[in-house]
Amino acid sequence: MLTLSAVTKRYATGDLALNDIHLSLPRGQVMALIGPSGAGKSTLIRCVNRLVEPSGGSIHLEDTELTGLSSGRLRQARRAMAMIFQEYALVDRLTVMENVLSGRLGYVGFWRSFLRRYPKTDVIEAFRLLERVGLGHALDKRADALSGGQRQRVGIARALLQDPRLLLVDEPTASLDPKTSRQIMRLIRELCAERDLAAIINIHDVSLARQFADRIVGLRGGEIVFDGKPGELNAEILTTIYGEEDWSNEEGEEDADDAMQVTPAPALAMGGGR
Ligand SMILES: Nc1ncnc2c1ncn2[C@@H]1O[C@H](COP(=O)(O)OP(=O)(O)OP(=O)(O)O)[C@@H](O)[C@H]1O
Repeated sequence: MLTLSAVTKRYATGDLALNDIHLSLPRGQVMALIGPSGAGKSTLIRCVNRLVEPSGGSIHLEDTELTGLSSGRLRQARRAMAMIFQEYALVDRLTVMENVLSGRLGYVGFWRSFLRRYPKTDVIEAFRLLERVGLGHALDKRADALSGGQRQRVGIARALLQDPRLLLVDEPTASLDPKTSRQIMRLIRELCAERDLAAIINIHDVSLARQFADRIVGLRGGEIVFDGKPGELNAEILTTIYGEEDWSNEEGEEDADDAMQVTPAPALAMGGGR
């Protein structure tokens, strides 16, 4: 559903952040993007939604070639690609519900969202999603009254309200404790399975990547140096990606049960799924 062909990015500073990236992501696949600082992970996911303009190559989302789109058509294409951020990117003074509804901005237009006049169907779906991510009790709380894990759940619900086909996830657990990090990764994983969503997750934590992704891509110096299954990651490959280190704590079997467990969405009285 997503195909990158010969994508390069050279910043104005001269840094070659991506060099000849070829990558194809099928529907429903959860891909973790790992690699050392400066490898190009953030640049890659931002090239997909063109928050960063690629310098060369092409990117297709299903039948749409993204790199050549005008700003109007790009806005439309971006509806299909939702982003989840490390620092959540919530509006602190707004409620949980209002933050989630802002996920419909690309559909309802600026004035309607500014006046908070969202269609009833959007509000009902926002309720359903907040229930699903475990925040049904916190709709009216201000975003700045939430814990980090709760804030990320709001970010996830907002992304899903956009009704995307692809999730672009930038270090979703970087500010979270180990237990909350696992809960958030598990939630993203479950939601992708429930909705047949593809995801690219930029993540530093190799064991989380190993545990919750279907596929791992390792970047180094702007190039793909590994593309395979989590179980294939061994000390030699980790050395290729990150350089020499004692990798004995990072090796071992992934916890397949944990990674694959999918909880069905709670049935809600308010209506059918999307
Ligand atoms: N806005 C920018 N202007 C110039 N160079 C940039 C810019 N953003 C990133 N770079 C450079 O591009 C390269 C890749 O950076 P990028 O942030 O994509 O890496 P990363 O793998 O996401 O790193 P990290 O894990 O630290 O976030 C680095 O050399 C970085 O210095």
